[in-house]
Amino acid sequence: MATPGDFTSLPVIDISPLFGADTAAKRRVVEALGETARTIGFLYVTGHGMAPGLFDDLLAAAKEFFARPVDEKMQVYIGKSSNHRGYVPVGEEVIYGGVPDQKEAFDLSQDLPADDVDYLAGNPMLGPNQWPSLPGFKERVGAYYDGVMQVGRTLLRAFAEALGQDQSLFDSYVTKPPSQLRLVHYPFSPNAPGNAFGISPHTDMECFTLLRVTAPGLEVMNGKGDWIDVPPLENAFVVNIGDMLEVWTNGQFVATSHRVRKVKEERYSFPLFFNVDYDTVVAPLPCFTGEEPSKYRPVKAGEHLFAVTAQGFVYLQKRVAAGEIALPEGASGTHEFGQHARHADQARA
Ligand SMILES: O=C(O)CCC(=O)C(=O)O
Ligand SMILES: [Fe+2]
Repeated sequence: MATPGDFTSLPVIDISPLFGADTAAKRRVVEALGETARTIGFLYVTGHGMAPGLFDDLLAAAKEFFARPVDEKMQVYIGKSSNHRGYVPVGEEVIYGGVPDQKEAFDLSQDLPADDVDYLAGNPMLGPNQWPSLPGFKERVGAYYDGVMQVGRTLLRAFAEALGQDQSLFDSYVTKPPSQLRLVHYPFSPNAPGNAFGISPHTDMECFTLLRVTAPGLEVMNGKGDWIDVPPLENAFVVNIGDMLEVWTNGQFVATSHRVRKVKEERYSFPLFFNVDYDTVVAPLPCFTGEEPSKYRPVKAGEHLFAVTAQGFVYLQKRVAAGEIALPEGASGTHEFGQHARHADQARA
């Protein structure tokens, strides 16, 4: 398991040179990305080229949706879907220690057609989205999804280069990835138990995450076990390394633990979890192990996502208990990654 250093704030990296012709400037960005991915695993990204209107529209759509009555939102309840899409009510997610997270969400991913072969074959993460019947919702959320995935592809290539490899190293694994976008609403709930989290300590399960938020609340654990505040920065993404890039790089890049405590004001957040194709077997690549032994066992990217998800969502726990679905063989536990597992006391402090 990789460990980050003792950072106390996150660097801000302007990635605009990645889209230009100045190779020296591009090289500097790539090196800064690599250095940060190795020592912190978290950073702010500016200069990403995404029009601000896409985020404004996403936020407006999310506010409109979450303001609807619960029974209307439950018409697209995630438990009605076979591929993990739709509305996640407060209390549905229990990641850590049994106290439900204080948040509601709307989960979507690449919107595949209903005749997609993997969907028809029962893949638990691939297929069509469940859209609410709010006018303009699908269009606004879909436009943001497409935009943020573009930025993600650019970052994937930059990370490959930062690892000293050809920028196309990971490209062939990204054809139909279960890259989820979550619209998350943390209501202001002063009466929730003091030890309730907005989101419990965890690492993200994919390659990396591109996050936009509307208010402070996110905290990231450094190498000493201290929680560092990550407030929002105007028009910037918070980007963090996930489990798959940690495994592929044999721990060179670090999937860093983070959490959101009980919020002090109403808050919205929008993580896009950039993933690789469901069946991609992710194991330390020979170019990163060298003489060293491999520190991680191979995992399938989609199975890792599904296994951890199935252990954290009540509707999936019930399906597993009823024998309707099974966890993948040798399924990952919920806390194999992240230094919070080794700092369990601080994790709940
Ligand atoms: O809301 C946030 O700031 C972070 C959310 C998060 O870590 C997640 O959804 O994985
Ligand atoms: Fe996260």
